[in-house]
Amino acid sequence: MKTALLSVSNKEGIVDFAKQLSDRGFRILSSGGTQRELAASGVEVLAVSDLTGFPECFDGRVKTLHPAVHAGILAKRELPEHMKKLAQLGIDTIDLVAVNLYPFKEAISGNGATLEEAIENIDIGGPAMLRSAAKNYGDVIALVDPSDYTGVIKELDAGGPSRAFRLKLAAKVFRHVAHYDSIIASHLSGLCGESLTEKINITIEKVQDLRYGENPHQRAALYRYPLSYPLGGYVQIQGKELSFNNLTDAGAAMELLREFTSNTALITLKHTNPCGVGLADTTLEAWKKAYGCDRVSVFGGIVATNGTVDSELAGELKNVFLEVIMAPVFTSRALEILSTKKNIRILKIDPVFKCNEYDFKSIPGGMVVQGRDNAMLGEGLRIVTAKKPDEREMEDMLFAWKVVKHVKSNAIVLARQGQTLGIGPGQTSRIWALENAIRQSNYDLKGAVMASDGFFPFQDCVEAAAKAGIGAIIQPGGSIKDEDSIEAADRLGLSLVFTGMRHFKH
Ligand SMILES: NC(=O)c1ncn([C@@H]2O[C@H](COP(=O)(O)O)[C@@H](O)[C@H]2O)c1NC=O
Repeated sequence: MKTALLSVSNKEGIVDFAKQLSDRGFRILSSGGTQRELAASGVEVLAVSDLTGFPECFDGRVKTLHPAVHAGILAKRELPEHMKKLAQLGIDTIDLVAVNLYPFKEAISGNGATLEEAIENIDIGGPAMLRSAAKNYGDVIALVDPSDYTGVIKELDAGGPSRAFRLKLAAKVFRHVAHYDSIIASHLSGLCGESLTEKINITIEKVQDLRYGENPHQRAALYRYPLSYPLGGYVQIQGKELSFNNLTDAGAAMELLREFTSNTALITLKHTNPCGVGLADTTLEAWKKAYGCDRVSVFGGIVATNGTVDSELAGELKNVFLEVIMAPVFTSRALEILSTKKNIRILKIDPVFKCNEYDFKSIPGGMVVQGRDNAMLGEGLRIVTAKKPDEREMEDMLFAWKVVKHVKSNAIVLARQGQTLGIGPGQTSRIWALENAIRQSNYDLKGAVMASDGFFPFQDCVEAAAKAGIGAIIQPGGSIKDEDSIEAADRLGLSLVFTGMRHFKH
């Protein structure tokens, strides 16, 4: 007679599964709570403690951790010496193991759990049984996911499960146990305040498959960290399924939006670079500012705001070809207007979301890992020219500085009165970034300010800025040629502010 060992925290579907196994000639063996549940539902079931003659103890810390259990699972059926030993020990084989684990992730979600509670939710016996069964997948069916019960019954009825099927179940078990342990490792490391440890266990859960990746020939899927939601959690109200590129752009938009906590901000964005940013009293005015900065690149791009998309704004947005519109609030009239553009993806977002602690970048054969660039300007601001910026220029520079942080390097942002006037993203030379920003601008730049994500090694950027009419520049400083830039700014009557902090984004 075959034996199935069932030991589950999530008891969903277990009674039915046990009955189906019984009907197919399995003897059912279970740990305390599962045994009681099955017995109460009329399933003939033997308690593990009766099999082992060892009581469950230490508040369930020891239930199934017994050689009689693990020998029954791990003995290789095709090896006569294993089977002989098993018989000598008076132990029966265990041929199916269905286990799901203590809900550790649920216990720590919401930051409610004490360390003690978290620790008691670390399952020991369950992973041990699963690992034993999955290691001996040739002889034992290892099941960790209740959604696989039906498939296994079907396979049994068809004379299986085949070796290939068992191997798949075994691989799933090891993925699950590794994921489970990774969550524990991250949680405990976090409690110890440890970061950039000798090993980092990144574990992610699939949210959905994506149609394709950056290009149609690349397979792709969306994943999430165990206690997070992509984009901080969003609700898609309308439109086609989000693509890989939509998601990366939306992520970039969310990160930039996070900079503006005390203003109504609207961002247009494409290929992870902002095309325009506007701050204003209303989202409509903010849109006019952002769109005014660049009416070309936004084609097929994203609009994101931390304010309300109302009917007036929706009326403007519907005339532009956009892929995604993101906002925390859409009025019902705005949604009605936008519903005429069926393909636009509309996302309700929470602009005050918590960002992941680390920034991971894939390189061939590894990753570079860094803390997020969460730094804001502090005490480090230094005015280094004879001419001091006035209050308005200072405010504009701080705005431009927030934006330039989110533009790919080399990055230049020109701005005035809560509006970007020109953005030069992703150039291999800083002067080209500036020239692009000036050339692309739709405005007279007289009195505008400029932000640069890195310092100036030459005088050329200061000279080009002065020629365009720019009055004040904010940049990190720190070049061995800083004196040259200061000299040029003094000579040309500009004010220059050093932040002492750079914001490369590659
Ligand atoms: N300690 C043990 O020997 C042990 N054996 C199985 N478990 C877990 O106990 C749970 C089932 O317990 P019960 O059948 O008592 O409701 C399962 O999540 C299973 O993974 C154990 N619990 C924790 O490690």
